[in-house]
Amino acid sequence: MQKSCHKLIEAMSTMLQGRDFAVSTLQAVGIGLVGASVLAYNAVIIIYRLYFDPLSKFPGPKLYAISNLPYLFQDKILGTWVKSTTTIHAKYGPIVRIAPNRLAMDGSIGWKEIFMRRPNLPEFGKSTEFYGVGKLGIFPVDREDHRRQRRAMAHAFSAAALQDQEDYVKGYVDMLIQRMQNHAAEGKVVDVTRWYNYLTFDIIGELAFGEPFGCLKESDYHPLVAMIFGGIRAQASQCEGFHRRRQRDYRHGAFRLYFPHHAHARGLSAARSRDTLVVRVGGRDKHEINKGATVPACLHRGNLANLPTSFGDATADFPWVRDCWEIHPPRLYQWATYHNPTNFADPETFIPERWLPEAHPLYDARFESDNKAAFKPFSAGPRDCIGKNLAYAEMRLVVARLLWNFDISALPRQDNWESRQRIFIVSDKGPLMIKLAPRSI
Ligand code: HEM
Repeated sequence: MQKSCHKLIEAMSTMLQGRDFAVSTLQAVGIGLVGASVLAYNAVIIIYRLYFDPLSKFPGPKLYAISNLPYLFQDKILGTWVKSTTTIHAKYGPIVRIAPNRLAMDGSIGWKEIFMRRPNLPEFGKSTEFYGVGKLGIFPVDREDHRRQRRAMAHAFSAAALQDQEDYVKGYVDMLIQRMQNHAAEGKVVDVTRWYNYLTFDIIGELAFGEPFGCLKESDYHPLVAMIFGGIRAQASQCEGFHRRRQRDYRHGAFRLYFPHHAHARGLSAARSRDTLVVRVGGRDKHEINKGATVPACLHRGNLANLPTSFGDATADFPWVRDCWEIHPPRLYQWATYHNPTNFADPETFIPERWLPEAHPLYDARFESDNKAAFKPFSAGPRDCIGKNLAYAEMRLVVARLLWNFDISALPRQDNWESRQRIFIVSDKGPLMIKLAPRSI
């Protein structure tokens, strides 16, 4: 009996081992098949992207054509993508395929082709990846909605409105200069990036909410502003100050004189019109470019003959600011356009004189062929920046007042300030340490 039991067990175990073997063989075949299908699928995708996709006729690195990863890695992780576009355009020309479904276009053709009104053709949509889908605010909405919002807001940014806002802006610039004078008197080093942030946020807080963020007063970031710069945008709307300001409904800000009335007339509810502006103010910080613009002007100080003397004429030519923008463009690929030697001679060098008219004594013929029309830091067409005049006015005033009051010098090791910067949704400028001395002449 014991013997037959033993035989039975032996027979069963042999059977089971055989079955295990069969199962693992099946598994191996299954995995092999799945692997082969994945490989085949990817091979088909790669071949399609390289040779049959409608974008395949555009030049660009092969790796970028087959995968989103190189673009995404540089754009979302390293923050170096915007700068890489310069080399990519230099190698592949004005239209380059930078990812399977993406083209980059140089501003020399792109402004007209993408941004301007094109008769009988639909408008190019805003990037949903960047702006989100169905979000509030003027940026992502469709043509009709945009038109209504834009008309409603336009009055708050008119020449008349700008004049009304002048005293507010001057007040905050006065405060900045006062603070700088204190620092200069104490021989303190100043991180000018911070101070420009303080200024622009206080101004926009005042104009939009009737209440500054108090950054200049406290010599520090308001928690909301700090969060924005910390990149915690999702949490910014949870901030107490944000809610309180949002509830104010523009009854207190200088924009109130224009905005709600016209918003109503254009068929936007109070809440909608409020959100339009809140999203703008709390959303992206284009104001940041102010910093980039004025700082190099200070550091590369030369001839002061062209400094503006009044706030008013915001659209007047102002080479200091313009040339800074060549170095610090506000949007993706503007960087490439302004660093492209086929658009601008000696594009890496700060030479504000390039913008001067021929009749000017400092005119330099080297820049005669610069493609000045390609320079559109505020974008172009029906969705260009509505705050452009206000922004220019702020910058003119700040640069003029700083250069008038101080001799400015950078501390050692600040030369790589620009190359240190990373650009994600918001450009991360990092500190720029300068010293101010009361102006000697
Ligand atoms: C130096 C400062 C500024 C720069 C470089 C700048 C740049 C730009 C650019 C490039 C756009 C187009 C965005 C796009 O199409 O995706 C834009 C749109 C806009 N900007 Fe500015 N901006 C600045 C300051 C301001 C200020 C101070 C305000 C308001 C207080 C403002 C309000 C707006 C609004 C509302 C839009 C959307 C316009 C529309 O879609 O019709 N900007 N800006």
